[in-house]
Amino acid sequence: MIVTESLSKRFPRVTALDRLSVDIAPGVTGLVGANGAGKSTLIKILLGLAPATEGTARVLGLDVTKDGGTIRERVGYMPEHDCLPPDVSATEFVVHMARMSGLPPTAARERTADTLRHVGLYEERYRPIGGYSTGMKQRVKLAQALVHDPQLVFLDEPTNGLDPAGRDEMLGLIRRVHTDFGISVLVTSHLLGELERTCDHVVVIDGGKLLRSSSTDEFTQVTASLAVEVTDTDAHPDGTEALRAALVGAGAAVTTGAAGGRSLATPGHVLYVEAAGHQTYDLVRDTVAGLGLGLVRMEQRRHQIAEVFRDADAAADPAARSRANPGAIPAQTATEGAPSAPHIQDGGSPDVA
Ligand SMILES: Nc1ncnc2c1ncn2[C@@H]1O[C@H](COP(=O)(O)OP(=O)(O)OP(=O)(O)O)[C@@H](O)[C@H]1O
Repeated sequence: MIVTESLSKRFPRVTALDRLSVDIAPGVTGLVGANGAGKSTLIKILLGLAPATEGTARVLGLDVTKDGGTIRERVGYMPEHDCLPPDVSATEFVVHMARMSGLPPTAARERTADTLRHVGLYEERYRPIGGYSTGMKQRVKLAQALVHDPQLVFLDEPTNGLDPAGRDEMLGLIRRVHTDFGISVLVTSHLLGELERTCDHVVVIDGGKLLRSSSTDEFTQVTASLAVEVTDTDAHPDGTEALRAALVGAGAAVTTGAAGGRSLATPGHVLYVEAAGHQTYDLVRDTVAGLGLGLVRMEQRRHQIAEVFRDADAAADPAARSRANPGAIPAQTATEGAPSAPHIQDGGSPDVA
């Protein structure tokens, strides 16, 4: 869908993109990077709205330098910043955008009604946009990107300014853009956690350079450790600590902590046990039973994308681990080879234990 080769964009004082080569397949792809990483610049080049300094880029097989007009007919674009006219209604605005995209009047009105319904705007679509909440404005921006039934949409920071519930709703809508309509999506964010739950593939850039491009499954692959949660009992008021001590006594490698666990439990109530084959499962089961604790869960845990960078950082600089703020990945300069932590937040994923 999108192929760039050694794409660079240099402004007089800043290199926004630095020899970026990526190949993005159909599906939902997250483009993640901190503020200033070059995400919006890449989108503008891909739409043929800004020239690259060097390198090449093709979108849907079309050359961005020559075929910008055709690309914009086939690709929807939701810009990052507020760009909506306050004095017109969502319906008027989206019909206008549909007409600008070449739809005849009747089709433009029908598509507008369908698209606004899809994004969850109902009676309020007849009110002036100036009175809308941030979430409603983001929905109007999404609707105008979809109204001409594009093959691909570029969504630039669609969850900006939304509260956690609003973010979840927007992410659900984005996922449905692909599953319900077959439209491929390139969505940018500086929040790793939200892309993990929405995207099939994630491209990470920092300082205009590619850090990593992989499927979400590769990022979040199953690790060789078990997450174990137990109940407390009268005999063991801190069941987790009793289990930890017993497992360590039996020779297992055990850590406690929040990183990456998917649980409603508080951080100290999850144990991570290094799995050395099926006997580790038996050891945990027998130890829990021997202590008379209730086993809430025992599962292979998955990495979260943020951990890939946190671990790479810690390997490069052991002090980084202790400096790491659990909510934000530490700042590092990109190095060749191993992925290094961009200045990205993990997004406070609600399912992080
Ligand atoms: N027209 C411009 N003139 C000069 N510098 C620019 C211009 N547009 C972008 N930049 C710079 O290029 C770098 C990348 O900007 P870009 O907007 O692409 O980043 P981004 O990843 O989209 O971040 P954000 O989400 O904050 O917009 C930044 O340092 C920015 O200041």
